[in-house]
Amino acid sequence: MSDTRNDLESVLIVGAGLLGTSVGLALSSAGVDVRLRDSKPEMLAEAVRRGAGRPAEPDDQTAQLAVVAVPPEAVGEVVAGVLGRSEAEYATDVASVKVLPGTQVRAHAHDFGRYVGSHPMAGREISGPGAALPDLFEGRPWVICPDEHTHQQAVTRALSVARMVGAAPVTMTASEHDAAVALVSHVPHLVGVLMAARLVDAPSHQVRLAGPGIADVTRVAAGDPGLWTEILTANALAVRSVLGELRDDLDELIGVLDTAEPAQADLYRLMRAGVDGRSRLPGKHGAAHTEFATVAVVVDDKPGQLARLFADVGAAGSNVEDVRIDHSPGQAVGMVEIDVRPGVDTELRAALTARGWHVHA
Ligand SMILES: NC(=O)C1=CN([C@@H]2O[C@H](COP(=O)(O)OP(=O)(O)OC[C@H]3O[C@@H](n4cnc5c(N)ncnc54)[C@H](O)[C@@H]3O)[C@@H](O)[C@H]2O)C=CC1
Ligand SMILES: O=C(O)C(=O)Cc1ccc(O)cc1
Repeated sequence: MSDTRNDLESVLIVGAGLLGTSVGLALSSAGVDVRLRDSKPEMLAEAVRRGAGRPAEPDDQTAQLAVVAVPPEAVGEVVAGVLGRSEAEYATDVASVKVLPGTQVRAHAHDFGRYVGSHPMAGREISGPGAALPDLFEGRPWVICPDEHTHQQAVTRALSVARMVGAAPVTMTASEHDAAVALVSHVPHLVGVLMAARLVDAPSHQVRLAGPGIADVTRVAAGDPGLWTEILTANALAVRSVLGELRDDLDELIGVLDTAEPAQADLYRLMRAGVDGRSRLPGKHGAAHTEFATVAVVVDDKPGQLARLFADVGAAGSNVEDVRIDHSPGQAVGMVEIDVRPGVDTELRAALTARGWHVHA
């Protein structure tokens, strides 16, 4: 057994959906013996077909760690079962809330010190093994929440999984975690949902005008409503607290707009707070947020165009920091926005124009 090393040799993953299969793909490619289990045979079969591991067998030796990737309310029972049957020496879970699973594990498992809660801050709006990505966790924070009962070895093994899938481990208490994700994940999800729900009954001549702005703001609203109902129920208090502050902001904004002549200084202050708040978001690989310069290129909607564009960007010696593609409704062209370091954009614009691209000024 490799207790003195960081790397794991055997992992049992329970719940072969988006998260479980993504962990399985990353660990399998690192040479770990990954055993998979799911209550739905078709999910298990798809995860195995994608190369995330092999089906767990009753006569498997005890795994070094179980990674439980089932919906939050199911975590306690599953962890207790896995530890109780000695299917794994230690267990962690990946649920989006941490107080609830910890409470449930303590209620169900007599040796709950072998469990440590964790949460990779990476996901997608689509579920299931088909949506899994081996690099989903690359550069993302992976929160680990030990308490006074947690065995050090449980923490060490959870840290190993996080590192082996390319994530950056962060340690905090379960309550600190739940308060943090209320602000950076759960309320943003609700804001996206509420905004998207405004579209349900909107007349189509309005919806037809929608562009990347509303698409960005509502992206997360496509997430699994059942999973999010569980997440929000489990984190109701912390979410309620952020929502109360947001309601105060909305009331203030409405108050400003309600006046016969809205005070521009008040509106400016609110907009400015948005710019300041956004600049606090971590940038690429968790580094400080950087303002990039954007080069917008019109691209014909036909095969090979993007490959040619990126080859030309590379030939111009520019490193692409980020990229967005926007398709114009009803037109056979798209707009590719390429983010580069400030200062590089002028040269890149000139180089692409010289190679025949239609570049926005
Ligand atoms: N979707 C996301 O973006 C993120 C989700 N998470 C957390 O990861 C966990 C899994 O979420 P997803 O992978 O998105 O869901 P998913 O729906 O893609 O996968 C969950 C899988 O668990 C299986 N399952 C459910 N109960 C089970 C049980 N008792 N025993 C065995 N298998 C069972 C389901 O059949 C399904 O295949 C959740 O706790 C969620 O909060 C964490 C980070 C991001
Ligand atoms: O897409 C995003 O920005 C997310 O925030 C995805 C996400 C969803 C749920 C989680 O528990 C963690 C991450």
